[in-house]
Amino acid sequence: MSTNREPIGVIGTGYVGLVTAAGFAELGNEVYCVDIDSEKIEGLKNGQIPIWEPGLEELIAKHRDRLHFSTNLSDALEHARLLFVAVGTPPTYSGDADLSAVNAVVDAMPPSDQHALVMKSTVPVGTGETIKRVFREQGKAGFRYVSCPEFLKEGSAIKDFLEPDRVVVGDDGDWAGDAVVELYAPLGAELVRTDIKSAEMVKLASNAFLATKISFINEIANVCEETGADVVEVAKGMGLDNRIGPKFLQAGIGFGGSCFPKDVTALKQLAGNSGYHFQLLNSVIEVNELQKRRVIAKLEKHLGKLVDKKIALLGLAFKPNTDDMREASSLVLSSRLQAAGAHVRAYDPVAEEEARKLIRGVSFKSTALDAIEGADAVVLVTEWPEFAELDLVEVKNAMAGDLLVDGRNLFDPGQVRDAGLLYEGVGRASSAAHQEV
Ligand SMILES: NC(=O)c1ccc[n+]([C@@H]2O[C@H](COP(=O)([O-])OP(=O)(O)OC[C@H]3O[C@@H](n4cnc5c(N)ncnc54)[C@H](O)[C@@H]3O)[C@@H](O)[C@H]2O)c1
Ligand SMILES: O=c1ccn([C@@H]2O[C@H](COP(=O)(O)OP(=O)(O)O[C@H]3O[C@H](CO)[C@@H](O)[C@H](O)[C@H]3O)[C@@H](O)[C@H]2O)c(=O)[nH]1
Repeated sequence: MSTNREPIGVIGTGYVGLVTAAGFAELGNEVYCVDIDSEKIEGLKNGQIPIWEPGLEELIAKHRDRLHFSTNLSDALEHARLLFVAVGTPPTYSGDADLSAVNAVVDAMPPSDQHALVMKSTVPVGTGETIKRVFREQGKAGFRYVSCPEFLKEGSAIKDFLEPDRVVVGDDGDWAGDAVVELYAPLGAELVRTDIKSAEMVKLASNAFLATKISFINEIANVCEETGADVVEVAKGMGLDNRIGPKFLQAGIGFGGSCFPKDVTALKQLAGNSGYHFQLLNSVIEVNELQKRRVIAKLEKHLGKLVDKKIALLGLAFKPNTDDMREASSLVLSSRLQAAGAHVRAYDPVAEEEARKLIRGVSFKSTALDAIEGADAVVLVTEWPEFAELDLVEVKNAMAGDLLVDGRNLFDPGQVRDAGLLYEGVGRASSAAHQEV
């Protein structure tokens, strides 16, 4: 890669910060990473990666010489003119984005006409304008500002960084925007260079649209259950239309993660605060909440009251290939099951440590079969590839009961039934009442 690449700063070493840092190091940049979490920074200096993301540890190790970690902002300011901001923007109680970490970064900047903040964090439309005003009020009018939203997905974050569908740069047409465009140029991605507000909206609208697609297919799945159609077939038939596309049409037990739930709510709030009632997003959120709870009804349909029933959860993370438990469907499910009197045991290949921080009263097991042993029902929550490899006859023999609720439509219903199990998917022909008639 180019040896003539400028050093950059990255503020915040969570998912986005570390992937951005490792990604730019791969492109040849020196990267100065800053975080207020001194424990995290100490760990990173010793090669300890605080998140589980395929390929990240290796990439950071590969570029150890180019990656610098510090709790001191001045280290980044001294070496880099572009400071990528990747701090958290979690939801507040009202659902608005909490911008306190972003504001702390803005306040910590010194007056300068040689630096720019490059916003990777997902922020409400208008945040860039506000920050520029604050800079002016604080006597830092020379500080430049660029919006450069991040679209990576957890589990495939490195690939998403290095092979993005597009790079969006929202700026005022100054040196900072040019420098960001140049930084991303080697990736050869489609570039959308626009104004700051539009760039901010691209991010929120993209997440809201994808979440809408998921809630839509989940509602189609629910109607499939009533009518005897199979949502997997329906999604295939729909997805082959180029205008629709096959992605994000997997019906399941709802979307989770650190982004969709919070960003959909944040866009709804943003619209409301601006005087527009975003009706569609209310439904997207409500459908998602109800979708997680439909598992309980499916269990009750076969088991009756769940008091003292042993339920095994396979997978806890909000999706495979991550240990992220933020807004995972397993959180709602495990608490609803326990409220109904069930005994819950669970297994996840990597998320147990994170799950233990958030889930109480669940018995964590070290293999899928340990969790399944003696269970009245098994619920597939997260479609980790290893679950697709399970020997279904072995599963049946290990269970006390015979019900498999496939929350992600991972299994072939015919194979499950051939193993002597009862199958309940999401919107699958075999789970419809009609099948039994
Ligand atoms: N996680 C994703 O997949 C993803 C993808 C795209 C966009 N985003 C957005 O990117 C942002 C970051 O998300 P994340 O998941 O990486 O967050 P995270 O919570 O994993 O990490 C945030 C980091 O910022 C640090 N931090 C907080 N305040 C700071 C300060 N003042 N100075 C320096 N460091 C500070 C925290 O200690 C933490 O390490 C959010 O706005 C999120 O919506 C996330
Ligand atoms: O067809 C689908 C696709 C996804 N999901 C669920 O949707 C959630 C989110 O999945 P995914 O989008 O793959 O993961 P994230 O890492 O949360 O990535 C989303 O959120 C990021 C943060 O903003 C964005 O950068 C990404 O572009 C956007 O895909 C998960 O619970 C999935 O199980 C479904 O139920 N059905």
